[in-house]
This record gives sequence, C-alpha cells and structure tokens, in this order.
Amino acid sequence: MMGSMAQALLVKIGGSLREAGELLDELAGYPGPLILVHGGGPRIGDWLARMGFETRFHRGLRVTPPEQMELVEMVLTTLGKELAAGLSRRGRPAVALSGRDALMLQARVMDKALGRVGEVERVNVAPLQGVLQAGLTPLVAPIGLDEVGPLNINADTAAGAVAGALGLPAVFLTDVVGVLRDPKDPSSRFPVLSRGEAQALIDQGIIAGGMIPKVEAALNALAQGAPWAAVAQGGPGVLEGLLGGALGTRLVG
Ligand SMILES: Nc1ncnc2c1ncn2[C@@H]1O[C@H](COP(=O)(O)OP(=O)(O)O)[C@@H](O)[C@H]1O
Ligand SMILES: CC(=O)N[C@@H](CCC(=O)OP(=O)(O)O)C(=O)O
Repeated sequence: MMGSMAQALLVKIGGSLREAGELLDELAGYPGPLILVHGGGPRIGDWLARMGFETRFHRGLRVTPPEQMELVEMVLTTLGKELAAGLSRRGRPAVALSGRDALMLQARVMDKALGRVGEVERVNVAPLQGVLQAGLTPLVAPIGLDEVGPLNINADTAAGAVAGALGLPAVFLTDVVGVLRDPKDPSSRFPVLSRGEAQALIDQGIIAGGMIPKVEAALNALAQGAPWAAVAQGGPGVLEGLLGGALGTRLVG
C-alpha cells in the first residue's frame, strides 16, 4: 500500500507538536505526494505574551486585533521556514509558502468581533500544483488576504479548505490520538464520527477549544470534495496507521 502509487495527502501539522522532529521523519519518509499546512498557535501565544499582548480565543479561534497581525504573520512565516528546512534536511526538499503568495488563500473577515480572523473564500491551487510538479513539497502558512491586507486563518480551517479544493484526503495531526470522549483518556477515542455526532459533542462541550476548528474543518473538507478526513496524533507510523484505518478519528459526512 505504501508503494510507488502511494496516495497524495493533505497533512495539517499542529502547532501543538512544537519541535515535531519525529513527525518530520515520518513525513519525509512518506512515499506519496504531500501538501502540508502548518499551525503555530502555541508559539504565536508565546510571542504575543512576550510583546505584552493579551490573547483570547473564541471557539478555538484567536481573536486578532489588527495591531497583532504583523506578529502573527512573522511567527507563522518563521515556523514554516524551520519546518521546510527540517524536511529538506531529511531528504524531502520542501518550500515554505504563505497563503498570501500567488493569492493562494483569498479570504474575508469572518466576524468583525474577532478582528483580522479570516475565513477562506477561494483557494488558488495552481501554485501548489506547480510546486509539486517541480519535485518540491509545499508547506503553507495559514495567512490569507483580503483587499485590506493579511488575515489570520486558523490552520485547521485553512487545511480543510485546501484539501477540499484539491480533492485530497485531509489529515489533521495534533497532540492527541483523536477525538476523545474524555480528553484525559486516550482509550476513549472515537474511531469514527458522523457530522451529527460531532455536532452533538460540540454542543455538549465534549469537543472543545482547538478541537472545534479541527472537526469543523474536517467536515468542511468532506463537503467540498475531500475523499476522507481524519484527526490523529503526529508521530512515527501515523500515516500508515491512518491509511490502514487503525489510528485516529475519521469524520464521515
Ligand atoms: N474531545 C476532545 N478530544 C480530544 N482533544 C480535545 C477535545 N476537546 C478539546 N480538545 C483539545 O484539543 C487539543 C488539540 O487542539 P490544538 O491545541 O488547537 O492543537 P493543534 O495545535 O494541533 O491544532 C487537544 O490537545 C485537547 O486539549
Ligand atoms: C484564527 C486563528 O485561530 N489562528 C491561529 C493560526 C495558527 C494555528 O491555527 O495554529 P494551531 O494549528 O497550532 O492551532 C492562531 O492564531 O493561533
């Protein structure tokens, strides 16, 4: 299954994975094409605090006043460059792009109360296809743009939109083994969740915080044409485990 015909995948790398060394080994070794979207929430939080900004979240989305946008973009851009270098050193040449490049992530303000938080309006997939054709792995920072300037797009939201636009499976790699009934108990993983079940778990507060945009992005990707979508823990063996259905939580339409 992991031979030369290996499935192309859209993989979202959660910022929760921090150093991500073992995950980079895993991604570098994957035999099929990869399109990567990365987060960076924890590091953005560290830098905002260092610069004296308060930060708060609404349903897993960072409220982003315009004066914080430059710092958000700086952190995400730097992180992308680090990940691209890490993959390249492991033998998988990668380039870090931002959703602003070549107008890849055209976006609009999601809700004025959240500041410069964006939702994706249109994905321009041509630059990603060009990068793949050049034998490089693209890594996309979740920055979109509107007519005013850059927008902070949650990385899960961005990943779901790109997977939908490319018609690729959407894999959300994070620091937990999947969607859990009890966030402290890895054995409480849901192997499969339907849209209705996921919505009920959000309403009950069982799916909370950063897991909300992940599940919503997975369902959006499916609605827009992704063949499947799953949440799993980033680490050695995760892609094969997901493809074999043994790991993670699969969201189904
Ligand atoms: N029902 C749930 N199952 C698993 N994790 C959950 C759940 N509800 C909330 N979470 C939280 O979501 C986190 C993952 O989201 P987030 O921190 O945004 O990660 P990432 O940076 O990888 O996107 C988990 O570490 C966990 O604290
Ligand atoms: C609007 C919004 O929530 N933007 C996110 C972008 C980064 C991100 O999503 O990173 P993770 O994948 O690590 O959570 C933020 O500012 O944290």
